[in-house]
Amino acid sequence: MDRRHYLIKDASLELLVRRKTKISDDGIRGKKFEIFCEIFLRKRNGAKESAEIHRELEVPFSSRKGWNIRKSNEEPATPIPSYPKRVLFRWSSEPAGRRRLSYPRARTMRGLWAAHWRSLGRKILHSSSSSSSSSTLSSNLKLLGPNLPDVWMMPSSSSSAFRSQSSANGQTANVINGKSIARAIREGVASEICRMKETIVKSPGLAIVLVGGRRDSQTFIRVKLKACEEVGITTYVEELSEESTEDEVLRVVSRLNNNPSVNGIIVQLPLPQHVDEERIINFVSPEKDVDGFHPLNMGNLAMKGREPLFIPCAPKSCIELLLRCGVEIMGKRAVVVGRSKIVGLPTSLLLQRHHATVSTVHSFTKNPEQITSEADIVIADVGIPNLICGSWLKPGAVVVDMGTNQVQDPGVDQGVRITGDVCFEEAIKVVSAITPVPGGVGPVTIAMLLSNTLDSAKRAFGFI
Ligand SMILES: NC(=O)C1=CN([C@@H]2O[C@H](COP(=O)(O)OP(=O)(O)OC[C@H]3O[C@@H](n4cnc5c(N)ncnc54)[C@H](OP(=O)(O)O)[C@@H]3O)[C@@H](O)[C@H]2O)C=CC1
Ligand SMILES: Nc1nc(=O)c2c([nH]1)NC[C@@H]1CN(c3ccc(C(=O)N[C@@H](CCC(=O)O)C(=O)O)cc3)C=[N+]21
Repeated sequence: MDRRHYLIKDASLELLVRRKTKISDDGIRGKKFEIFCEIFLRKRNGAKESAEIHRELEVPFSSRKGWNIRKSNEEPATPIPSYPKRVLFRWSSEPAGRRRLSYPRARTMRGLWAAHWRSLGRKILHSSSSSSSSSTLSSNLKLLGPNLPDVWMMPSSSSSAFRSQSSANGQTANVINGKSIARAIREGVASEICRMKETIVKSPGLAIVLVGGRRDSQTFIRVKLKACEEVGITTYVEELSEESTEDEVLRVVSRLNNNPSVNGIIVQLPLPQHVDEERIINFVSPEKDVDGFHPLNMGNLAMKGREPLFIPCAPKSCIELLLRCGVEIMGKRAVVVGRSKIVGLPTSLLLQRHHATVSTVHSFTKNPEQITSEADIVIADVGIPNLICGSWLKPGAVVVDMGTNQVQDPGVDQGVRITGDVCFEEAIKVVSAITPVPGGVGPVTIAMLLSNTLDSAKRAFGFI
């Protein structure tokens, strides 16, 4: 075994690793490393425990950008030379019996140093708490690369990602709780923004451009503004009339591009017919493109070995839901129904990054039912209520329903309710897990927008 050591470093994680397999000069992708480190924990009963972490880790990208690997001659006798005594980690146990950790906010330390240790602890513990069957899960988390927030956290012990629902035939499917996952992400974002305010007296800013007065767009924007306010993101809303010209919209975007207080820009879609959507999206600065729709970001998402600055929020939340629920993606057959640029296409690209075998179903696909019924993972992004029914699904499949469709229902307040693309009542009898609508992907999409905005601000302010 080669005994040289490497220092793997990303924004907040430094690990000394011993190279296990031979590394050729052409890169480190796919190579296995052994990680040695020591971390100190305090159990719930107050007892301290020092855990040695010795794991194998497969580096997913050849990119040195995300990982920043350099050679180190240091022997990892005590890989972490000192530890902050006040960072506290609690043990909690999962219903499945697997140990999981939850992390109370360390209030006793402040500033960059505390954050460094907190996130180091989180990442290491996260990896170490995965059982062997979920080892791919932790390496998959890293696949999302530097765009992932520091605030990546396991759900708190009180919130459950699943609610089981039994059908008449006794089959039990897990209903994935997007709300609780979103809450955990929002809490993480909020605490990072607090740290940012405390340390550099700055906070992230998000601008939303709305052209015209579509009711659904106004509703979505209200939800986004409320979420921003809750976590401490400053918002700027630019409302333009339905009749605005393309140049007027471009002028607003240009002003926002040049405003240093604005770290993220969203142009709410769809735009009125006479405005060229592509031209507007192209004009948003890629560094502020928190939607991830700019061709530079989308192109980098599509190309192996490249890193987009932002990953679109809904696709990112789809992967997040799968990972948080322990669904293995690598090697699985995934079908994405829909290929739109804001959801379907980037979801397919992300699933490929996670090494799923991905098929796309669209409006010209012949026999879509046959294709979906062979899939382990089905993602619906069509915009047609109840298109995907029970017979389209393989028993035990996992379904993520991204559809958000308004349907008339005289039985509810205001006569309209939201439903997905999947016939939930039928699917629940067949699948092993499913996201509901509402309460599935939607809230996590909003949480991802907050997280992308935070990432953008961190990059702009050079805040680690
Ligand atoms: N939960 C969330 O966070 C988000 C949810 N959404 C929701 O996702 C849904 C889709 O939105 P969006 O992607 O913008 O919609 P688009 O209309 O842009 O795309 C719909 C896609 O579905 C395909 N399609 C249409 N009919 C069929 C069919 N009968 N069989 C198979 N495929 C079909 C289309 O194929 P083709 O390419 O051939 O036209 C197209 O690729 C909506 O309900 C929207 O509200 C959107 C954004 C975020
Ligand atoms: N530039 C741009 N970026 C977008 O990300 C974008 C867009 N334009 N145009 C419209 C679509 C749609 N979209 C949703 C976001 C959240 C929910 C969401 O929170 N849904 C809740 C229900 C909300 C309700 O009740 O109305 C849920 O599923 O539980 C849904 C859909 C983002 N989009």
